[in-house]
Amino acid sequence: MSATMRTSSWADSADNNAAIGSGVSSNTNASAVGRPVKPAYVPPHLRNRSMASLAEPPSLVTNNVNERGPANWGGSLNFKPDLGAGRQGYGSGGGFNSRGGAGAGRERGGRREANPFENDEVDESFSEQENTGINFDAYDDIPVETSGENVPPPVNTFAEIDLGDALNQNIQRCKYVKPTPVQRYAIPISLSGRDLMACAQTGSGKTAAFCFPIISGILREQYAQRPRVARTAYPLALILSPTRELSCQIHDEAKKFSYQTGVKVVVAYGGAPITQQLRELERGVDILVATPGRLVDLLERARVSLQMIRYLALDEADRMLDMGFEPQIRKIVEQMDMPPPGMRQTLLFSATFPKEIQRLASDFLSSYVFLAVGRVGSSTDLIAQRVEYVLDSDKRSHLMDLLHAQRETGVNGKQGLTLVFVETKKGADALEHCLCVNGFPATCIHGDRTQQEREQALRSFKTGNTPILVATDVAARGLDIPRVAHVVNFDLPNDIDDYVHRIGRTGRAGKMGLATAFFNEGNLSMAKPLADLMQEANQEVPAWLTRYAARASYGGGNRNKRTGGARFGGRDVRKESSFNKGTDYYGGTGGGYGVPTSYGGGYGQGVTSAWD
Ligand SMILES: Nc1ncnc2c1ncn2[C@@H]1O[C@H](COP(=O)(O)OP(=O)(O)OP(=O)(O)O)[C@@H](O)[C@H]1O
Repeated sequence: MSATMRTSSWADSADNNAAIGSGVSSNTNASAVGRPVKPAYVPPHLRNRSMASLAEPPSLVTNNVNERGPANWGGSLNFKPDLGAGRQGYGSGGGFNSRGGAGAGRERGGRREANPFENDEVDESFSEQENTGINFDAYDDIPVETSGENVPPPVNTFAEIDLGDALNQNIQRCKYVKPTPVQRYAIPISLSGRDLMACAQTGSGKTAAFCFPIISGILREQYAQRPRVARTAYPLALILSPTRELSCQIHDEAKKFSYQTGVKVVVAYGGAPITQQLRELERGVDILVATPGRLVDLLERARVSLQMIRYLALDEADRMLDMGFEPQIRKIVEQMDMPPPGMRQTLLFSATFPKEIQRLASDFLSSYVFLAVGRVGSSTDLIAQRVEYVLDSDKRSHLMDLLHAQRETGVNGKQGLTLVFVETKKGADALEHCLCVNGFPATCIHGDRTQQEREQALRSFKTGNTPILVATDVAARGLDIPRVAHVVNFDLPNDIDDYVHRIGRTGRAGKMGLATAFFNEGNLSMAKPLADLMQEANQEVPAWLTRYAARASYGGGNRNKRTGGARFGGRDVRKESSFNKGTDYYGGTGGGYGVPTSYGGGYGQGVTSAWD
C-alpha cells in the first residue's frame, strides 16, 4: 500500500487578497533613454508635467529593541546519549520538567521576562492576511514524501502532540491554529528522536517545525549538570543560519515559542559587539542561535563549548553546506567538541536541497528521515510569477513604471512592500539612490553596509517607512516579512534555487504574492530552469521564454539542471542507485525522479512514500 497523501492544496485555496497587478505592460522600450545622462524618472501620468508634486521619501524611524533578560537555567540531571532507536517514544517518557525554579515569567534575580509578544505589530489594513486568515482546510492536498526506516506518522492538530502546556500557550499566542504541512510531519518525526532532512516550500513554517521539538525536548528531558567552567557556555541546542538577520529572526521566534518556559535562547552573530553577546552567554543559554563565523570565534575563545549539544539544527541547510560555508560548518560540527551523529539529534531544513548537498549532509546525519513537502525546490503556487524581457538600459525606468502602477493599487492608501533583488552591492546602492531621487522611498541592504545600517534598513522596510527594499542575496533566504507583496528580480540570479528563495520572500504562510523577473540575453542560462519552474507552478510561460529555453545550452554539471525535470525538483538522494557506492538504498525499486513510484508499505515499513 502506498502511503501517498493527497488532499486539496493549501496553496490553491488560500485567500486571494494580496494579489497585485502591476498594470504595466512589458513594453521594454518605455522611457528608455540613452546613456550616459538619464533624465529624472517621470511616472506615466505625469509625463510632460512638473516633478514638483512627486513625493519625498519619508525619514527613517528607529524602533525599540526588546530588552533581553538574564538567564533562567537551573538545569540539572543526567544526559541521555541514546538517541535514535533506543530512545523512548514521545509521550511515554512522562511529564515536562519544571525549569529553573524561578517561576513562569520570572528570570533569575527576580527580573520579569520581557514579553516577546508585546511588540507584535497589528496593522489593520492587512489584518485579514494575518495568521488566523490562512485557509488551512486546503492543506491536505499538498504532496508529501517521506523516506527512511520506520517513519512516524503525521499529526493533524497540535493537540495530538504533547508539546507541554507552556509551549501550547505560546502556540496560541502566535495565533497558530493548525500545524502547517511541514509541521504535521516534521514535529512527530523530530519528537521521536530521529534525524531529519526536510524540504518544504518557502514560507511554510519550517522555523516552528524545528523549534517546537527542540524546546519541547529540552523541557521534557533531564540533563546532566552542565560543566561549571568559568565564562564558558554549554548550550543544549545549536541553530545555525547563514545570515545575521535570519539568525536574529529565528532568535525572536524561538523567544516567543519558549516564553515562560524557562528555556533560555541567545543569539550570536557577526557585525554586532561581541561583548554584549558574551554577557548574554554568561547568564546561561539553552538554545544558541548563531551565524557560523561568530560561533567559530566564540569556540576559539572557549566562550562556548558544544560538548552538551543535544540538538543541532541547520536552517537553509543547503546554503550552509555549499562551498561558502561548508568548511566552517565542518569545523563546528566535526572538529570541535560536539557529540557525533547518533549522540545528538540533527535537523536539516531548507526549501531547496540539491543532490550533491544532500550527499554532503548525510555526513552529519544518522539513520535519517527524508521529508519532502510540496515539490522539492519548487516555488509555491501562492506566488504569481511573471517574467518580462527588459534590456539592462531599460531596467530602471521599467521598475519605476511597475512601482508607480503599484502605488495606484494600494489597499486603504497602503501598498504592500516591494523587495527588489540586484546582483551587486554597488548596484544596490545605485538603484536605491535612483529610486529615492525619483520619489520612491527606498532603502537597501547588502554586505558592505554596517550591521547597524542593515538592521535599520530592515526595520524601516518592515514598518513600511520605506516600502521598497533593494537587496543583494543577503536578503534572499529565510526572512519573513509578512507584508512583502511583490518581489522583483531586477537582476536574475544564476542559480534557480536562489530564484526560488528570493521569490519566496512573498507568498508566505498561505498569503498570495507576486514575483516579477527582468530577463534579457544576459540570463540565457536561466531560461530553461525558469521556464520549467514556472510551468511546474502552473504559471503562464511567455512564448519568447520557451524559445530561449529551447535554445539555451543546458549541459551537464549545471546546478540548474534538475534531475528528471518532472513534477518534483529533487528527492531523497539515497534513492539514487549511485548512492552508497552503487548500492541502491532502497533495494533497486527504481522509480527515477519525476516518476512517482509506490515504495510499498505504510508507516513502519522500510520506506514510506506519500506521493501519488
Ligand atoms: N502553524 C502555523 N499557523 C499559522 N502561521 C504559521 C504557522 N507556522 C508558521 N507560521 C507563520 O508562517 C510564516 C512563515 O514561517 P517561516 O518563516 O518559518 O517559513 P519558512 O518555511 O522557514 O520559510 P523560508 O523557506 O523562506 O525560510 C511566519 O510568519 C510564521 O509565523
